[in-house]
Amino acid sequence: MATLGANQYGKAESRVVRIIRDSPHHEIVDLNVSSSLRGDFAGAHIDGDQAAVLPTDTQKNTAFAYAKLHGVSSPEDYALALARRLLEATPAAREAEVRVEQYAWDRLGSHAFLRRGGETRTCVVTVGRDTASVVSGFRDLVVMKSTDSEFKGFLVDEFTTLAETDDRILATSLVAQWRHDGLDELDHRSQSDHRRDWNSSYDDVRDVLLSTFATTYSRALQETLYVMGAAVVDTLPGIAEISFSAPNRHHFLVDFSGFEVPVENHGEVFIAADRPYGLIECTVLREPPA
Ligand SMILES: O=c1[nH]c(=O)c2[nH]c(=O)[nH]c2[nH]1
Repeated sequence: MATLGANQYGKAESRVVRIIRDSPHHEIVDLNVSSSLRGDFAGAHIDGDQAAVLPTDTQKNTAFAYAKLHGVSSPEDYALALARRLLEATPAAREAEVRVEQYAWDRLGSHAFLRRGGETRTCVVTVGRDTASVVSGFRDLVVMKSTDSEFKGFLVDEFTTLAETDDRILATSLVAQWRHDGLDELDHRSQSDHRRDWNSSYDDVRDVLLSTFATTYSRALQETLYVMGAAVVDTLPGIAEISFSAPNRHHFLVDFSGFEVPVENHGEVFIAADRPYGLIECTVLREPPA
């Protein structure tokens, strides 16, 4: 006869983003939270009886609510508070386990951040008998603005449900590739290009992109990419064009309105969705194409 062995259940990988915005100098906490309850849940497995089961949906809601109600001074402190709450709310549970992964962000400005870990630098060079082309770039440069981003005035049809917003999180994992010009024949023939410091050039492009992202109000990711690209081709003479591929990493304000206890959410707790995502791509050129 079949017997139920070890079992547990919970909600895995709630992407909890907490913005502390008491001053213009925002702080962000970015977590991946998983909870599991272990105890006497045989009824759910064997009899289809859910009476002892605190839904995983409730566990997820609690993870988001506690980011506001308890706060996240550290992942450990937050996880302890959440685990205690889940245990208290579920009499059949013997123990609650909460796992937290925290993503670190470095500050770019008062409300702009760069995910720590760093991008991957890339290049593609093509050398012909008389020509050489160099395309430099990176992928996975993850940036976020916690305010100074809106999206409104868009085309609406009978399937549109998106609400206009004056204040949202803007985040992307940027892929950029830029083409160098002025690689003249002399450089090509001499087999080396002593006048170019490719490492400084890379740092210059990266610095211009990040500072422009941090300081420019965004009316759409499309506009932000264009302004970032324009800053590169307008200020760095060796760069003829730059192309971007930017997934819009959507952050949705968590709706706490259905709770029995009132919990306010003034742009403080977001769910970071991984898919689907908007994908915004564009090229910015110094000169109009010939
Ligand atoms: O910056 C944005 N551009 C869009 O085209 C778009 N579409 C959407 O749903 N959200 C956004 N955000």
